Amino acid sequence: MEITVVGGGYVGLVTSVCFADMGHRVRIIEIDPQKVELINKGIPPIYEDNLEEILKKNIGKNLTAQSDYQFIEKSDVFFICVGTPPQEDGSANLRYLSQAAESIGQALRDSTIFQVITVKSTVPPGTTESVVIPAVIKSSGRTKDSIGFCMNPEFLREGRAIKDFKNPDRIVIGGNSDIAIQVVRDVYSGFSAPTITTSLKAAEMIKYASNSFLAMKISFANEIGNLCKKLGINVYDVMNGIGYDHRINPYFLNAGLGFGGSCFPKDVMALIRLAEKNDLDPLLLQSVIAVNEKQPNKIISLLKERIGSVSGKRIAILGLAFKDNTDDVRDSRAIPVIQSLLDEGADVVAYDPMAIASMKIYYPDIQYRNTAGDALDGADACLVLTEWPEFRDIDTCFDRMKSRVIIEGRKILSIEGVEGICW
Ligand SMILES: NC(=O)C1=CN([C@@H]2O[C@H](COP(=O)(O)OP(=O)(O)OC[C@H]3O[C@@H](n4cnc5c(N)ncnc54)[C@H](O)[C@@H]3O)[C@@H](O)[C@H]2O)C=CC1
Ligand SMILES: O=C(O)[C@H]1O[C@H](OP(=O)(O)OP(=O)(O)OC[C@H]2O[C@@H](n3ccc(=O)[nH]c3=O)[C@H](O)[C@@H]2O)[C@H](O)[C@@H](O)[C@@H]1O
Repeated sequence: MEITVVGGGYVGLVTSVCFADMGHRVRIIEIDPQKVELINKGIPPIYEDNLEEILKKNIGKNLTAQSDYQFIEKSDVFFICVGTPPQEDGSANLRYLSQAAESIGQALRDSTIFQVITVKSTVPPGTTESVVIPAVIKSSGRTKDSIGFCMNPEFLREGRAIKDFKNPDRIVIGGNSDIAIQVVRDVYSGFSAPTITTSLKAAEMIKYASNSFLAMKISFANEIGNLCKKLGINVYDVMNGIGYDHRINPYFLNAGLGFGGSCFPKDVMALIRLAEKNDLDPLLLQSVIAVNEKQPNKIISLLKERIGSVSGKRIAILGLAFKDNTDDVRDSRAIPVIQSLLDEGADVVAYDPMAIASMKIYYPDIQYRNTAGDALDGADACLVLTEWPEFRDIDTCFDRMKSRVIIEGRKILSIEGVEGICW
């Protein structure tokens, strides 16, 4: 099929290369010309396992990128994958979405074929109907029945994006007509995952509810973990014990610094704002955020219990990315931790296998090192903030510290004398 993907970021680029790899002809529209140039050269602007390989294999053949909305009038289906970042009050900013919808509509003014416009961005329930459909209909001048609309949320995780995209647990397609839904189903033919078809609004809500539920599991693990810490119990043993119950399952119960990244914090907040706008008091969702906000303070308190004031002390930070296997630091828990250390006069020396360049944008002036060992050299204490597997193999590097105070915010080390924030 002929597919246009609007937005060439994490979701748009991964969606595009995977669809192209399946044999669809894919055109990416990305307003940032630098990203377009890189993509057309076969260089992914973001890091994801396997992405470069699949991009290189398909670019220039059945995959191309451009920054304008030309040559898309014959596309069968469009996937809008632009960002929906939080506004100051936490609600979703739909500006990029409505701009994309308007631009698609303008480009389709003279098309005569039935086309389906699909929202893949995470958007509050009601958005496709209230923002996307009116923008496309107005700017295209076409009738409502000549264009179909779908909402097809994406559930991939950063760092495992290609694998997740190709092997989803389910495919959710909300649509305003059966024909529109069938077109999107056809795009995914070849996937073995169950397909759930539903209304536009329900598809939008499924995405918010999924992310909020996963975030809730993490805050739950952290709340139990904080109590376990006081009682001298290993919360990982406890979560292992509860995870065997298939009604609970063992996933997303890792206690620690809490959830970061560009999605959980933003999506839970957006759902809270949506509930409030509808005169509800979303107590559970508010608590999910409240627990999460407090976890980074715990590592600072524990550090001070161990070494006293941090002022003038050299603190090694291992891990800056919001999770392993990514260079993304958006809403990384490392940010509040580094900020507290700097506020209290610590000398911060940081290492991350991939995210140093991204963190330099937030903190250009802290010291960065190219290896974990170099960051640990002469340190008064070490804080482990990201669950990078390579940290499992650096046991001897800790011998380079001035004093061996090692505190984990993510459970990854298996050496003697390490203390966890809530285990
Ligand atoms: N990052 C992730 O792991 C996941 C993100 N999502 C959702 O997918 C959406 C996109 O997220 P990301 O890919 O992370 O964002 P991103 O910020 O990496 O990419 C969005 C891209 O859209 C481009 N863009 C903005 N306006 C445009 C326009 N009018 N025309 C063409 N391009 C335009 C931007 O330049 C940017 O490159 C968000 O709603 C997010 O919540 C959903 C699942 C996973
Ligand atoms: O909507 C999105 O953008 C995506 O958000 C998350 O994916 P992602 O943010 O990439 O990463 P996760 O693996 O979910 O981790 C998020 C955060 O939670 C933390 N986490 C995760 C799991 C856990 O048990 N404990 C925990 O603290 C991670 O360290 C990380 O900071 C969801 O897992 C995806 O399904 C969803 O598509």
